[in-house]
Amino acid sequence: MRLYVDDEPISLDDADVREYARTLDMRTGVLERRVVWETPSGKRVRMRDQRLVSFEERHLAVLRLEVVVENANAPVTISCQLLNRQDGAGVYAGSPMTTKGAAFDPRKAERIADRVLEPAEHWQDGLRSALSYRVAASGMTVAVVADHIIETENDYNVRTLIEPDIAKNVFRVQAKAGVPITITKLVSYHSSRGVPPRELVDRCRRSLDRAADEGVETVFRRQREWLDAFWERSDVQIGGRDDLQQATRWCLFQLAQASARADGAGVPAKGLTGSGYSGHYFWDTEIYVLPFLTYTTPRWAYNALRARVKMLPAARRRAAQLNEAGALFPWRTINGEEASAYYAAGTAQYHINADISFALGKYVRATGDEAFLRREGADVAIETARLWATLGFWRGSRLVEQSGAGDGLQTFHIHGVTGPDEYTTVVNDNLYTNVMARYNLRYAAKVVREIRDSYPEDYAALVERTGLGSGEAESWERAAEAMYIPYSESLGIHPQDSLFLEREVWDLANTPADQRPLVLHFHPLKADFDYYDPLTTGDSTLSAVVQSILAAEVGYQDLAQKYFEQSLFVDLHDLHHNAADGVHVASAGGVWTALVVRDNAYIATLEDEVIVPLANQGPVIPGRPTLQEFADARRDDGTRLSASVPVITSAIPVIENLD
Ligand SMILES: OC[C@H]1O[C@H](O[C@H]2O[C@H](CO)[C@@H](O)[C@H](O)[C@H]2O)[C@H](O)[C@@H](O)[C@@H]1O
Repeated sequence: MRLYVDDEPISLDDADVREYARTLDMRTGVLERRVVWETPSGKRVRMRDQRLVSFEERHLAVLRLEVVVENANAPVTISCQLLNRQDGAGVYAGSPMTTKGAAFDPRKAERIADRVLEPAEHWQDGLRSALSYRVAASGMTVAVVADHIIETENDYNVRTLIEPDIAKNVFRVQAKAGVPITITKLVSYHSSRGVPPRELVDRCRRSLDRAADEGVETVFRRQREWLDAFWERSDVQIGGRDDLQQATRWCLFQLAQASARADGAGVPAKGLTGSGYSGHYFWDTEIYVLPFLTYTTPRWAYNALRARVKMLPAARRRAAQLNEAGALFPWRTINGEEASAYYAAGTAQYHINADISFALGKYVRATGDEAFLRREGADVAIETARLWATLGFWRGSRLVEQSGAGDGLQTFHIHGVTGPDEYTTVVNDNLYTNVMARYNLRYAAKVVREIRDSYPEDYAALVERTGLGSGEAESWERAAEAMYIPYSESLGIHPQDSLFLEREVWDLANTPADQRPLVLHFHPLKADFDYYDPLTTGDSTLSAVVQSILAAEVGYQDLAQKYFEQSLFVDLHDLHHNAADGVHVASAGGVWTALVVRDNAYIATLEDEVIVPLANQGPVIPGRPTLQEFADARRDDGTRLSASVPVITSAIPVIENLD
């Protein structure tokens, strides 16, 4: 919605702005801007615009602009537009192509030179405009329809324009001093993998008709009610530090925006806030976001997991392409097909399989939704376990003979993978991958056994769907028990992979005695933390939250605070200088995890108290364990749980095999 007074546009870059405030109200779900602008001829224009993207009506957005020229009569024009910025020409086009020679940044969405959206139906009917398209490459379809409502006692007329890439509803108002003008624009979007554009236009019309019947105020009221309920079950209250409190709520709000209406799709790394990573989903969803969803709104976690279930056919094809059994989920994707351009920092991150099974296990454990597991979740656990069984291999090992692990003769290894450290690609026996694969194998075996023993009909259906063979589950358990977990006796740490310590020599001679990693006086992970923390670049915003949790766990409160605040403010303070590409959703999820992790000693040092409703209000779902009760529970794969929430590290006792 563009505003002109005396045919001059308001351009905030050089306008004489006397008052300005932009507010995101996280209780009402409305973004509001208030501006007082003085035109070169001295006319004082007060404007307030509001934007709401409905949580409840997935296809609806409302924009409202109120304008009043306070001290004079003036011609005021408000031009409401729908623009195809991707393909539209001239002044309406989107941002220019990246300048030649600029370094390629895989986090930014690339701009496509050819036409992307082929126009389909477009029309104007009174103050209602419609544009629709078919995506040239994929055949997907999209439609947008907008309604416009004007309220004013001033005289006005309306001009409209409709073309394939633009629709305009232009309100020309003879504004009298002090007489307000309010324009409300209701917009509906629908998209599909292939439904004809005309059908989508009809869906948009229905969404708008319903909003018109109920009234715009109802849309605003419902948004508020929806958020009241969200905060009731999700808020974390921090006493004594308003800055931390506000930023925490901002993170939780981002998580809601990214996940609440993802419905059958995944949760993109940037949510819906920017074009960074082209809308792709990664392990961010399962490891960083699902803990929050599982414990606050299990339905959203379920939806995200179902999105993975729907990707199983593509994941099976991908595994077959790579000559492996089972399924391999894509490292980055939208529709289930692998979208990584670079194998080493993409597909080679096989750990995505285990990340998904891990999140599935946590979800079922916390919610008790075992019916989902039997209906379709088990297929994910089974197919991912199968991949590890063929990707990995058995090898003789003296170490294991001594420790008595496995069958006493051999260890199970996984070679040629990339772990979460994407700077050290395609390695052998990556610690994170092996630990997570071990979980995946055990969990799949446990699920199969439980269904086999207690639900014979479901078991028969599962065998039918997956071709599960007798003895398969037992073979996974054997591989899990013999999983090779890299460990350096001399340093007392877990090397990141089998050759990691050969990359750099530890300068023991110049390391003060109390800082030697061998000194394992405190926490079993302290030596690991001491070793890895200085080596961690923190280039990824996924790092700081994990470092914060671990620092607190091993006793470094200052570091815990530093890393926590880095995560909390990564976007609000634009600490990575790329907030314009979109919000770091995984970091926002990690902030919640850091706050609720049991006995987070740093959090405990905050002035007053941290209140996590879930922890204090009793079971999320009657009969299921609370966050606190998870503390001394046993893990899904039968071993002991060391922390209350499913964070990457503390929930997995990585040294378990060496005890
Ligand atoms: O920055 C370039 C790299 O971006 C991806 O990795 C990082 O972002 C992902 C999405 O948030 C996250 O899942 C991953 O852990 C981060 O390291 C991508 O996977 C890389 O291929 C790419 O080089």
